[in-house]
Amino acid sequence: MSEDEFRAAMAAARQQVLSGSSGSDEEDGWEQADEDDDEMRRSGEDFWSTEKERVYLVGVAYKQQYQQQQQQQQQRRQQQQQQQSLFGSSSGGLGMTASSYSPWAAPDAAADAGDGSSSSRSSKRQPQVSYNVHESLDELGRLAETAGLQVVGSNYQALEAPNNSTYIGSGKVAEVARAVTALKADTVIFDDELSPGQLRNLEKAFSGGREGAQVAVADRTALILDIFSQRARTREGKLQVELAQTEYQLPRLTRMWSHLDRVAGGGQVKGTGEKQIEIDKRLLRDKAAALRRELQAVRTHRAAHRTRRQDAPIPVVALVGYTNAGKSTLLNTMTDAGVLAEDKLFATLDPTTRKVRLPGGNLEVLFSDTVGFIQKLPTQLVAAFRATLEEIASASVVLHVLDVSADNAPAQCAAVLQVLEELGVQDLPLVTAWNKIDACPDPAAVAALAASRADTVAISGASGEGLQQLMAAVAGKLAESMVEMEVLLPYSAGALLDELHKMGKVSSTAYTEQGTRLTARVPLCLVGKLQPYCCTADGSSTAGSTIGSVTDDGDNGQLETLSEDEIFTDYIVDNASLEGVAEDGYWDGTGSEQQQQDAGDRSYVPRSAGSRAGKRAEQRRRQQHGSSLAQHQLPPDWQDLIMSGSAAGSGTSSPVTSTL
Ligand SMILES: Nc1nc2c(ncn2[C@@H]2O[C@H](COP(=O)(O)OP(=O)(O)OP(=O)(O)O)[C@@H](O)[C@H]2O)c(=O)[nH]1
Ligand SMILES: [Mg+2]
Repeated sequence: MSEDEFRAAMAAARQQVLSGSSGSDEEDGWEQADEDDDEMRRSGEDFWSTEKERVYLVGVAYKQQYQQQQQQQQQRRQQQQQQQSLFGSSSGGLGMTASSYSPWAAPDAAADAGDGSSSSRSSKRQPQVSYNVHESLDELGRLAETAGLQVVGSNYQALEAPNNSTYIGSGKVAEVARAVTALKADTVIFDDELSPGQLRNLEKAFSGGREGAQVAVADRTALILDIFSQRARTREGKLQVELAQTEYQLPRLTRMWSHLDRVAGGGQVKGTGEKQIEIDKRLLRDKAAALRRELQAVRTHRAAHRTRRQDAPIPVVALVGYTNAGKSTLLNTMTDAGVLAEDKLFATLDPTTRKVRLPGGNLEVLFSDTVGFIQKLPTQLVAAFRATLEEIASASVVLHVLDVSADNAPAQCAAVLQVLEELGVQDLPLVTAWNKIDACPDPAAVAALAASRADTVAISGASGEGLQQLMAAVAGKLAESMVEMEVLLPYSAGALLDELHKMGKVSSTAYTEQGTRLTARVPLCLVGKLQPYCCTADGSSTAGSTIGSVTDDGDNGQLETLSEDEIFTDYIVDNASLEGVAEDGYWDGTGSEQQQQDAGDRSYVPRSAGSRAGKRAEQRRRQQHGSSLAQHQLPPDWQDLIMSGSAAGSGTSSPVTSTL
């Protein structure tokens, strides 16, 4: 048997385990070891010639009752966590903390245990679209491969609730232990976060109850943290991931040290001496504090080297989406950005920004590629996402790239929309790009369905198909979010006048003694710059005071007065000393490829992004423009729709929207 044949046999065996298990809802049925499967596993024993660490995956499909309890606990936990900040003052930025995104941390409730659902981001406003246990395990396998591990098998159990001491039931533990021995697995990875006690008990069980476990046990969180630590490129990114890992390790120290007694005098003189675990916890806490300090220093240093890009504020379009949806490929096709795009989860970690000229005008925008989202994203990683989160919150338009060729596209879509909601950016103007239509069975049907939905464009980021329509949709959204201003520009401000013509839509121009008086709709990023030249109805300047003539057209023509602090103004760019970087912070065509990459990698941060008042005002203002997230949701029966081709004839009253 060749290695390929063996892999195929293993895949078949795995499939058999999964499909065989899914046929029954009876607890006893799940507890039974499947002799045939063990036989299949043993058949490949001659082929252990790889150096990669061998991992075995275990998932759980929760049943109804547990889901409801989880939801209640989740709500309670969220309320508690809103009052605490895991990362203390280092969170800064938008005032968002890890705990603000706590829903990412816990195993999500499943919609329907009957279909083996393992998780979902359930919300009253959203359909119950979830990852089932098979999809979740497949994804865990892809994560393992991304981390450089070799998946040798998987298994799952349907449970009402996880077992407190071993997560899965004792019968299933024994079954997994047999498979682990047969497959010579080094590590067992669970698809949810395990408690320290569960980790310890499972390691013992899989290593024949011996201390000093030879079979390691890990969970999804540890795996994702490991991938991030392998892939983080910038100093800030590395520090953030290290901090997240430290926070993850802290409560799990008991696992490593429970067998040790007191050190130095411990145990002999009662009440004196410090338990080893206490020492280690203190060391880890000190390490976390040092990491926070270092992070702060890196950020302060970076801030000190920034130059405000006063001369060319540019609207930002934030590319968001599930990991592997094709965000980087799309950016590369649009801009020759040269961003790493590969068929791996979390290929991109550090934000990359590139300039794009939209069609039908001179408007230039910055497209910002970001780290992908994933279901059950660990809380600890929110810190690592911070730079990206800031990019999204300060964007003029959010562009959601969705892989519609994926079997679980509805679940991916739901996961991303849920994260956007958790980030509080649901009111930003949103355009959805249904990507990879070339890989769909019936691309024409998918394109027709996209055309019937608001703010949705079907594209292939790889081939470039649909990109013109996508750019037009983005330009349309930007135009919708513009605000109307009346300004009196002195003749000396010719450059600003040019910019206004370039980026805004001028509706009236009059030449006066003091300068050019214009009424125009301008993008948000230009508002702050024009603010000193705002004029009131009688023509007097409002410079230095509130912005009396910024009209929020989202309020149906009502005049909204915003303080200077409440307005998102210009963008700031790191002024790293790079060869080949022009004055305005862009690559000027010289320098190495890496320098070109670095020039584009520097992040743009809205000056008043930290202002809560500014954020509130921004949300108020954008509320009218923003798309309802529910409109962008895919229905659970998406695959049937596109496979049957019925989508093409669905017209404006598509079956998709009617199911929402
Ligand atoms: N068939 C097809 N494949 C695509 C398309 N766009 C991207 N891909 C493939 O999808 C995989 C992931 O693409 P990326 O651009 O790296 O995805 P990403 O969203 O940036 O992923 P992360 O950085 O991991 O979050 C790659 O193998 C791409 O070649 C498309 O339009 N059609
Ligand atoms: Mg990417």
